[in-house]
Amino acid sequence: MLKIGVPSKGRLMEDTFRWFGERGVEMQKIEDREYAGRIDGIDGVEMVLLSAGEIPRELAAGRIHLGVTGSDLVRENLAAWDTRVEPLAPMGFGHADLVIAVPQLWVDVDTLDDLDAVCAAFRARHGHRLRIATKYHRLMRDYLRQHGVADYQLVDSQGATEGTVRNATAEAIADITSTGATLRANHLKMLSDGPVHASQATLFRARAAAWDDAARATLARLSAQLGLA
Ligand SMILES: Nc1ncnc2c1ncn2[C@@H]1O[C@H](COP(=O)(O)OP(=O)(O)OP(=O)(O)O)[C@@H](O)[C@H]1O
Ligand SMILES: O=P(O)(O)OC[C@H]1O[C@H](OP(=O)(O)OP(=O)(O)O)[C@H](O)[C@@H]1O
Repeated sequence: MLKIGVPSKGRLMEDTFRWFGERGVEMQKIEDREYAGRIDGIDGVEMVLLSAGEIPRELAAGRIHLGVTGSDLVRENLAAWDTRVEPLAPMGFGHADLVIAVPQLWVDVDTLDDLDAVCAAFRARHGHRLRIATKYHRLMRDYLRQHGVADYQLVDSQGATEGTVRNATAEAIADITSTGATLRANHLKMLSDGPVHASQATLFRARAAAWDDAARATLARLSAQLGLA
């Protein structure tokens, strides 16, 4: 059996079911068993319902052959992600941008270069590094290193990240935004350089899964049915 991991709840699950359904593969949750699902329209494929956040790890371990999750979650959770999984198809939903945001009151800060300058001045004045609250540690460290920003510290925030500035536990934040409403409500503005990562739901293939002849043949049939290149 070829195992495919799909998000177990919410919009991501519904949009995943719709995406496959439009391509002749019907997915549904089995009502009385919370995390079991059934899949019709293709033989040899078994569906596993998982938290979107766990799917990258399951792919990397090869416990599922395919998985649907946000491209941000794969990059954040897997070191050298592209050696562990192969993106097969961007799915056109679950769009969200990982952005860096600062207080709207910082009128002189518009770009990452401006933030870099503030970081240096902040350290000189306060004796500690400017704090950026986020749950996206790997993505932020890589991005800031690539752009030559070093005088900062990440503080962990697993939720309500935009509130950390108001609560004075961070000076800036890095989080997912879609409408921008949460940033505005917390008097924050994103940097104008563009997102750290533009995320969307993506179908991934696990490089480490058991790709025996049967699994490869099933993937070929599924790819043809889904219209993948
Ligand atoms: N407005 C949004 N807020 C949060 N995540 C969003 C948003 N829009 C799209 N996403 C994407 O949804 C995915 C996260 O989904 P979800 O929160 O269901 O995952 P999860 O971590 O498994 O959830 P939970 O921890 O609550 O079980 C990420 O890839 C994220 O980029
Ligand atoms: O740009 P917007 O449309 O306002 O959306 C962005 C917000 O949505 C997400 O939070 P969510 O409610 O999913 O909770 P979480 O932070 O606990 O993941 C995200 O972390 C932002 O806070």
